[in-house]
Amino acid sequence: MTNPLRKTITLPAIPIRDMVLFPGARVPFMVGRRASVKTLELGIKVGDHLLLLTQRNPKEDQPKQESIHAVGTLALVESLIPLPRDYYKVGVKGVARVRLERYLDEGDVVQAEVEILAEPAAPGESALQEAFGSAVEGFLQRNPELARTLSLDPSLPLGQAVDAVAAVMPGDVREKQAVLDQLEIEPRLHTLLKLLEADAASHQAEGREDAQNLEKDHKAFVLGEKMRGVLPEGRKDELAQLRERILKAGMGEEAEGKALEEVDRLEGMPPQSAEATVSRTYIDWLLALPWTKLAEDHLDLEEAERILDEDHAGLEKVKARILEYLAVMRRLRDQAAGAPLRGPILCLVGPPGVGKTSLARSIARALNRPFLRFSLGGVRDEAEIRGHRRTYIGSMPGRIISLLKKGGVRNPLMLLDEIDKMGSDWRGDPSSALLEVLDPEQNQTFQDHYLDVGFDLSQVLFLTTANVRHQIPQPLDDRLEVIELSSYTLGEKRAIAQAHLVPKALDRHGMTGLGIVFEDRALEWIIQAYTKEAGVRQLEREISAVLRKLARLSLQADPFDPVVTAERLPRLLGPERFLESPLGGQPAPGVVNGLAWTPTGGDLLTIEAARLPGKGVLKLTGKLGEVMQESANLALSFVRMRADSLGLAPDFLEKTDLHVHLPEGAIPKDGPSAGITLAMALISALTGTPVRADVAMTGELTLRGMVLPIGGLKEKLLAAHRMGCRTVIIPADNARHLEELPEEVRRDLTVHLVKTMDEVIPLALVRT
Ligand SMILES: Nc1ncnc2c1ncn2[C@@H]1O[C@H](COP(=O)(O)OP(=O)(O)OP(=O)(O)O)[C@@H](O)[C@H]1O
Repeated sequence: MTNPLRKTITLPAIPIRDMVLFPGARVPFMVGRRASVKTLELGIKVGDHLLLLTQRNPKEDQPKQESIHAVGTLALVESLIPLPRDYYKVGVKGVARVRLERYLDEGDVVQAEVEILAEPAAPGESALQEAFGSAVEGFLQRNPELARTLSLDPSLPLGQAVDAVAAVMPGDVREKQAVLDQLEIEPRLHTLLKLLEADAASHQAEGREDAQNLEKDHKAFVLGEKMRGVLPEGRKDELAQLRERILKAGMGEEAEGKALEEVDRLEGMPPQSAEATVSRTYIDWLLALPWTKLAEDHLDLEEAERILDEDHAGLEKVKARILEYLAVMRRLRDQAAGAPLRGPILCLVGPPGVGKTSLARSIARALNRPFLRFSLGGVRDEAEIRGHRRTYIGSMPGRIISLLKKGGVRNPLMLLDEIDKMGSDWRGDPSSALLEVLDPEQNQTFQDHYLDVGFDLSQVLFLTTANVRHQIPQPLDDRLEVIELSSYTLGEKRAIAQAHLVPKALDRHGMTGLGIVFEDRALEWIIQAYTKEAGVRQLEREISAVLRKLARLSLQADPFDPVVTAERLPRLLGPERFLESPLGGQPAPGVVNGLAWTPTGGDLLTIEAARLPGKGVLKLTGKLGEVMQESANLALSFVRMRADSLGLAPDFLEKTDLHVHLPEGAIPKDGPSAGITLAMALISALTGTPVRADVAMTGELTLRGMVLPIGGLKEKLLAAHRMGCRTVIIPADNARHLEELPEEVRRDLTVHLVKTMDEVIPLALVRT
C-alpha cells in the first residue's frame, strides 16, 4: 500500500565515487564523467537542486541502481564553474536525506526518483547530548586543525550536529555513509560515536609511530621546531612584525585579541599550507580596516550648496531638503562631536536616471567623505551584507566591510542603492541585516560573519535610493526620510543637457577645444525623437553618440561644421525612433488613451475595445493584472446599467462579444486607475462613436459611476505632457496634486476635473 504522505520527487542525479554529502554541509567537487556533465548541461543553474548519490564501488563507471547506496542527499547548487576539457567544479550544500526509489540512467543523462526524508525530532535525553559533547571535545583535541571548520552552534539539534561532525571527520566513504544511512537520531549518534572511538584509537597508535618518525611528520616537525625555538629567522621576523602592526592598528581589544591569537596559530602552521593562507588572509583583513582613520569632515553649508548647484541643474526643492538635512547633521555634530550619527536616513526615491546617485556623490564631495556605493538590487542573501563564516571555503567579509576597506576611513558616505529591489529567501533576510546596519543603537558593534568581531559603523553616513517607495520593506521605510524626485520635463532635460551633459561628454571625448555647440532645438529633438525616459540617461548616451560621429568628422571633413542642429540629427543618429505618438492618430471607435504609472516613470497607455458577434463574453488580453481585470468587468456592468441613456438596446450583449486589449502585451499592467478609460473604450466601441485622440484620462470607477482619485498623478501628467498631450481628464479629488507640477507643464495642460463618469463621456467623445 502506498503511503499518501510520502513525497517522491524526480530530480537530476549525480553518482559520486568517494565522498558523502551530509545535510547542512557544503562541499565543492569536480564533475568529469560524461553522463554527469550531460546531466549538468541539461540546464542546471545555481539555485537548482540535485541529488548526490554515493556509489558502493567507486570503480564502476556506469553504476546501476544496485551499486548505489540507498540513502543519498538532496543538494542545492551554490556554484557551478565550467573548467577546461569539459570538467565542472560544483559547489553544493546538503539539504536533506533522500531514499532512492528508482535510478534512471537514460544513457545520456541521469535522474533518480527519491523520497525526501524529513529529519526526525531530536530526542530530549541529556545523556545523549553529554556523550556526544564529550566525544566531540576529545575529537577536536586530537584534531585541532578541524576546530575552525567545525563550529557547532549549541542550538543546533542533535541530529544535525552529528551530521556536521560526520561531514568533517576523517574517515572512509563507507564509514560516513553508515552515518548517512541512519535517519533516526539515536542510531545515527551511536554510529558516529563508534567512528570517533576508532579515531581515538588510531590516534594513539599514530602518536607512537610519530615519535619514531619525527622528521617525516610535518605537524610534529613544526611543533618540534617551535619547542626548540628554532623557527626560521625570516619567519620569526615576519610574525613579530605582524604582531607589531596589529598592536599599532588601534583595533580595539576584541579584534586585537583575535588577531594576535590568529598569529599564534599561524606560527604553528607550515607556511605554505592552505590553512596558513586562510589564517593570513584573515589577519590581513583585520589589518586593512580603517579602525581609527577618519576623513576630516567639513560641513560648511554654503560650500555644500555651491557644490550641489555646480553638479545639478534644477532640482531646487530636492536640493533645499538635502541642505536642511545637512544643517541638522551639523547641529548634531556641534553638540556632540564623534557621537554616533543619529536621526533618520535620507532616501532619494524616483525613476531611473533622474540624478539620485549623482546627488549622493555630490553630498559626499560637499562633506569631503569618500563615496562608496552598494547596489542592493537583486541581493537575496544575507551573506552579501554580512559575509560568510570563515568555516566556509573561500569565505569573505560582506560588502559593507569590503567597501569600508576600500574607502579607507571609518566615516565614509555609503550609498545603499535600490533598497526596494532586495529579495529574501531561505538564505536569510537581507533587509533585517540592513536594519542592523542602519540602526545607531546596533551598528556600533556591527557583526560581520567573516570578521567575527564587532566593527563600529556609527560614523558612516548612510544614504539610500529606491525607484518605488511602496516596495521598500516596511521596517526599513520607518527609518527613512524620503525625498521624492520626479521625471524631468522637456525644458528641464534641455537645461540639464546644456549645462552638464554636453560639457561633461565633450570633456570625456577630448573635444572641448573644437567649438562644438548643440542648438537648443537639436537637444529637444534628441529628447523627443530619440529617447523615451523619465530621466536623462539615454539622452546622455545619445549626446555621446553624436560626439563620436563628430570626432570622426573633425578629422575627415573639411570644412568641419561644429554646430549640431536638429536637421543634422538623422545623419548623426540615424532615423528618429519615438515619433509615433498615439495622440497623433485618427480617432477610432473603441480606442482611448489612458495614463499609467510604472517604476520607470509615467506612460501613455492606449486601450482598444472592439465588439464582435457572439454571446456576451468579455475577453481581455495584454497581461492585465487581477485588479485591472476586475475594473474591466466593473466598467462593463456600468455600461449595462446605463444602456438606456447611452442609446444601447437592452439586450445589446445577447449577440455581442467584447474584446478589450492593452497593447505592449509583454508589459504587465495592473491597478484600478484605468477604470474610466476602460469604460470609455467600451462605450465608444458599443456606440460606434470615436473618442478624441488628443485626450488622455485616468481615474478609478465605481459601479455607481463615481470617479475616485488615483496615485502617481504627477508622473502620469509629466508623461502625458512629454508625449505631447495637452488635454487630460482626471479625478476631481486629485486636484491638489496639480500644484506639484512644474509651471511649464501646468501652463500647457487643459485639465478637466471630474467627479462622475457622466461628466467624462461628453468630454471624451468626438462631437459629431
Ligand atoms: N539635475 C541634473 N543635473 C545634472 N546632471 C544630472 C541631473 N540629473 C541627472 N543628471 C545626470 O544624469 C545621469 C544619470 O543620473 P544618475 O545615475 O544619478 O541617476 P539615478 O537617478 O541614480 O538612476 P538609477 O536609479 O538608475 O541609479 C548622471 O550622469 C547625472 O549626473
